[in-house]
Amino acid sequence: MRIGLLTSGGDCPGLNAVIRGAVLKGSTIHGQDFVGFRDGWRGVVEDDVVPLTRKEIQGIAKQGGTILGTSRTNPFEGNGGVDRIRSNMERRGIDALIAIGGEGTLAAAKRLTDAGIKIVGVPKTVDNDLGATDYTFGFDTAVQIATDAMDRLRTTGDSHSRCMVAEVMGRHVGWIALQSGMAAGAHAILIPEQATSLEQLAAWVRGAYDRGRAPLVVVAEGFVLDHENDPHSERGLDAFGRPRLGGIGERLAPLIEELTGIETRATTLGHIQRGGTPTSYDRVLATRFGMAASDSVVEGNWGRMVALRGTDIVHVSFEEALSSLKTVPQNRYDEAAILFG
Ligand SMILES: Nc1ncnc2c1ncn2[C@@H]1O[C@H](COP(=O)(O)OP(=O)(O)O)[C@@H](O)[C@H]1O
Ligand SMILES: O=P(O)(O)OC[C@H]1O[C@](O)(COP(=O)(O)O)[C@@H](O)[C@@H]1O
Ligand SMILES: [Mg+2]
Repeated sequence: MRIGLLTSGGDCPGLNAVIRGAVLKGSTIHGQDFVGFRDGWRGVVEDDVVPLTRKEIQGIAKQGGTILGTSRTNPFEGNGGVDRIRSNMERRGIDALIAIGGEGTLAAAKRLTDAGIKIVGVPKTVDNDLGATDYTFGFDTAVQIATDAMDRLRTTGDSHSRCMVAEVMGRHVGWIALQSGMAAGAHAILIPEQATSLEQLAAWVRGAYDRGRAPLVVVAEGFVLDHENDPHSERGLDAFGRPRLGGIGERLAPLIEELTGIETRATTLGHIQRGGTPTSYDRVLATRFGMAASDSVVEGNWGRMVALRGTDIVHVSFEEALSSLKTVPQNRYDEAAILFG
């Protein structure tokens, strides 16, 4: 059986470990052979294919990014569509696809599966926002990178007795902020799930400062102030027409300074959170997902995604995978908030 592999949506550490896991198990155990599509759905639509043998995947589990490239191309737009994809696959003798991506990629994969294309999915998100899986690779690495950055912000904050604001990714969920903020001992964590007033934020900052601490505020890019309706966006739209988030940290810093009189600096961690070497946890999870995806093709699990439940790899339908955004529950926020201020 010949399988086409693609990585789509925002990249994250661990994508290469998935590719390696699938190719190694598929070729040695199941007699499958693989090709890679370049840049997500773009490669599928435009028939841009690269070989994917054991040689290409040697030593890549520890490499960040994706050797296949990625994009936010919509497979139904431009020259795309089901017929084009089907004929590209037939011409190359490709029987099935393994699509590695987040909720956007899986939404596209679902439409293609409904039209008869054989696809299995592997979840990918640094944001940890897919409800159908306990975790995906990339998230642990992003949290570790953010935590390391905050440890550094704290030492320079201490030296200058400044308030430091660290902005992290996460789109519409606050998982990276919650986990890295707790790990770094933040004095306030601002997440999209919990609208907060400037007065409350200023009280936490002032409280920490009055105890002789340099306040650390962690803010998720999707955070919304209690008197506003939408997350801060000043960078236009992404390839799929959604507002690009980011910039709320820079906006909050002068407001904090104005309300508290404490000198404040903001740092946006941005794409550093998605770059570089995956943690060992992410490498192992990604490798297991890749191996399970190869099994899934043998089992004909079309329209289903591999997922983590506890320590087990299970399968869920694309429909289930797309049905719930995993937000930070109130009890996890309340638990963290006990330590604010
Ligand atoms: N409902 C949809 N139907 C078809 N294509 C979609 C749909 N949602 C997203 N996509 C495509 O999948 C791409 C990847 O989705 P995106 O949300 O950017 O990344 P991720 O897969 O990581 O969530 C999008 O840029 C878009 O072109
Ligand atoms: O890479 P871009 O286009 O700047 O996108 C940034 C967005 O991608 C993410 O890193 C991951 O989002 P996806 O999982 O949907 O790809 C978000 O946290 C962030 O808002
Ligand atoms: Mg997405």
